[in-house]
Amino acid sequence: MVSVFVPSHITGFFQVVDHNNPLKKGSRGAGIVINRGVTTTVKSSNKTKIDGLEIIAKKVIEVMKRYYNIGNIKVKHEIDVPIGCGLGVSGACALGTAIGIAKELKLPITLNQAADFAHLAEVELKTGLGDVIAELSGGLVIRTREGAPSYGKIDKIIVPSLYVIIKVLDKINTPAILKDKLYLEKINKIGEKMLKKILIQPSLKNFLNLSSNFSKKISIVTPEIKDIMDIMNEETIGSSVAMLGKTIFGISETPETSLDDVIIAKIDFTGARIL
Ligand SMILES: Nc1ncnc2c1ncn2[C@@H]1O[C@H](COP(=O)(O)OP(=O)(O)OP(=O)(O)O)[C@@H](O)[C@H]1O
Ligand SMILES: CC(C)(CO)[C@@H](O)C(=O)[O-]
Repeated sequence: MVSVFVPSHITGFFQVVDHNNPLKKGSRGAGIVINRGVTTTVKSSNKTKIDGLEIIAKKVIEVMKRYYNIGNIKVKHEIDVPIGCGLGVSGACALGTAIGIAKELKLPITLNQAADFAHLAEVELKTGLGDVIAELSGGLVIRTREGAPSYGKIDKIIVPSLYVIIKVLDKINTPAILKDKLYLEKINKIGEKMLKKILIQPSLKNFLNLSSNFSKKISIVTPEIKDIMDIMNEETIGSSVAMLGKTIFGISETPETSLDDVIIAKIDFTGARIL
C-alpha cells in the first residue's frame, strides 16, 4: 500500500495554451502551493474500488491502462479542502492516484512520468491545465511553458514561509469555463500580459497585484468578493481570487484575520510526496 500527499494549488492568473498533443497542452501563469490538500492511498486489490473523487481516479486508471497492465486498484482520497473552488483538488487527486499506482505497481517510470498521466487525465476531463506541474513542485510557481511535468517549464519566486488565508464562497465549474472559447480569448489576452509582467518583476507583491488585476479584468470579482478582498488587503500582504472558484486568498505574515469561516494554510515548498 502506498500513501501520497499532494498539496493544493491556487492559480492567481493563467493563459490556456492549446496543442494537439495533450501532454504539451496546458496553461502558463502563476500560483501558490499550500500545505492543505489530498492524501491518496493506493493498494493493489482483487476489485477496483474508489473512495474519493471517482471521476478523476477512474480517468487516471483509464489513462495508465493504455500503457501498463494496471489490474484492479483500491484508491482512497482524503480531501482536506473544498472541491471545485479553485484549490486544484482535481489535480491533487489525479497526481496522488498516478504516483500511488506507479509506486504500488513498481512501474519503471520516473515521478515526472507518473505525473504526466495525471496531467493527461486533467486535460481530457477539462478539470485543470497547470495544477499538476505546480503541485509536483511546490512554492510560488510561475509556469513559463505549458504542459505535463515532462514537457512544461516552471520558475519559482523565492518567498519566506507565509500564511495563506482562504475564504471560500462557492464553486465554479472549471470544465464549463475551459469550454467557453469566447471567455478564454479574453482570459488568454489578459493572462499573457500578466505573465510578461511577472517575469519582468518576479516578486510576491507583484504576483498578488497582477493576480488581483487579472481577476478584475476577467470580470470574476463580484461586489461580495470585492468586499472580502478589501478586508484581506487591509490585513495581509495582498489578496486575489483563486482561479477558478468563488474563493478569495490572501498571503500574510500572520494567521490573524477578522474574517470568519476561513481556511488557514501555509505555503508548501516541497510539493507532492510519498508518506
Ligand atoms: N463535492 C464533490 N464531490 C465529488 N465530486 C465533485 C464535488 N464537487 C465537484 N466535483 C467534481 O469533481 C471535479 C472537480 O474538478 P474542478 O477542477 O472543478 O475542481 P478543483 O480542481 O477543486 O478546482 P480548480 O480546478 O478550479 O482548481 C469535477 O468533475 C466536479 O464535477
Ligand atoms: C485552468 C485552471 C485555472 C483551473 O483551475 C488551472 O488548472 C490552471 O492554472 O491551469
